[in-house]
Amino acid sequence: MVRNIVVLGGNSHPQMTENVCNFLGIPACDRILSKFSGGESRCEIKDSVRGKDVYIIQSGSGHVNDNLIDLCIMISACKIGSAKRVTAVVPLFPYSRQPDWPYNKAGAPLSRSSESSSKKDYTFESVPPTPRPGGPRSAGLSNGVNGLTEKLSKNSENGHREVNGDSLPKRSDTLSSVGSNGVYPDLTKRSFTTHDYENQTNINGFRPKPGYKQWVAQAGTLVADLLTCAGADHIITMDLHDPQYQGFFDIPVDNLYGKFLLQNYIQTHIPDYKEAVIVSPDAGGAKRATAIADSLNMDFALIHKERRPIKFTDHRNASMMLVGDIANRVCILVDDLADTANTITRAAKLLKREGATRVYALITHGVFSGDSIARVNASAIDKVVVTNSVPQEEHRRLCPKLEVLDISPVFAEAIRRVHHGESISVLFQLA
Ligand SMILES: O=P(O)(O)OC[C@H]1O[C@H](OP(=O)(O)OP(=O)(O)O)[C@H](O)[C@@H]1O
Repeated sequence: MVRNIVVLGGNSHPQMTENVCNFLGIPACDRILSKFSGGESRCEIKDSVRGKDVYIIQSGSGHVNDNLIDLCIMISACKIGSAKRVTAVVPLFPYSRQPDWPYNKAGAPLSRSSESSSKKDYTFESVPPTPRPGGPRSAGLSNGVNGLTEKLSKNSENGHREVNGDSLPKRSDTLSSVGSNGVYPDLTKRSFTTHDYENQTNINGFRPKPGYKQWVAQAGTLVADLLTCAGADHIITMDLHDPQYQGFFDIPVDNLYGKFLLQNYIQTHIPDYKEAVIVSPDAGGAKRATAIADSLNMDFALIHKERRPIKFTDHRNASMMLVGDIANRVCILVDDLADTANTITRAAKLLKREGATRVYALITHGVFSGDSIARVNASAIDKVVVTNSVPQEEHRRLCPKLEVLDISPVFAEAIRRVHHGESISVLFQLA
């Protein structure tokens, strides 16, 4: 039994809270975590947390946004209750796929525009124009904001209004500008958002250039700030989609690896695993997959997944290309996340077409949203192995191909070590 430690569970993963408490030999903290009739969260910590080392377990699954707010409120409640230290234990970290620079992946601003400045106009000091009227002016591009406002003014109500950059709506003033008929209202009079560029149909005759980036919220940064502001002193998570996301926090973040559990599964459950090929279903996961291939001295292949979305959320519009020889071999797809399961099911189809005899998919976070379980059931994948970083009971009931690895012991041990001030680097070497 570990003393002076409190484990408080959110509503996202009760089974994980129970397992961790069992490993540590302590009861879960008594609390009320419910909703008022208006939908707001209600949190009361019933046990004393004064001077205690508190670990709050909440995963980024289910009602992700509700669970995130609940986590912030629980952290805050513990701080107000004079907890000595509060650690958020978040097996699947919400919004960790969205820490990017606030543009989408469609190319550099104006980079593919036929009408953009010729290369000779670019200098090292050039600043890309912000894609909105009234925004900061381009320092080095002649066709920046000024060019845009000119176009907008030409297209506004027969040019009746003069466009003055200062009088145009600011981004912060705007919410939505697309009418129900899909036609954009007068940009010089009404609100305007950069999402207007996403639809790219017609803004009063103005058609934004292809490659012109859209403004995407820095949700990952915001979430990191929210947790820190709420009072979190430390974060423990697993397999962040972008490990660099740790740098968004100014508190310690321990990013545990699911790799060792997956590796162990390969060694103990896949016959003649040395003859199999580890496959990364996209370039983004290559480092993760090669780490396993290198550790187990296995061959490696890569699927290059190129997403050329028509819309930002269009996942289906992607082409895939295999690099490596997998004919007549068992293939083991390794990835951090299966959400819609499009990536792994399409990869499995490609692998089978190229001659794979059997396809495993080993995934850390099995989110399986929407109809993804049905997609996996109907796919060429023979077995899917996920951890229980998010609840898997329902998925397992619906998917006979699914096998679940329990990561509660890893988190329990991490909590014990952090509490006692011991190194947790040993957890990065477990096999
Ligand atoms: O089940 P799905 O809905 O297909 O999503 C899963 C994929 O999405 C993530 O990568 P992402 O496409 O964000 O690209 P990246 O690895 O290049 O960041 C993740 O690493 C998976 O490969």
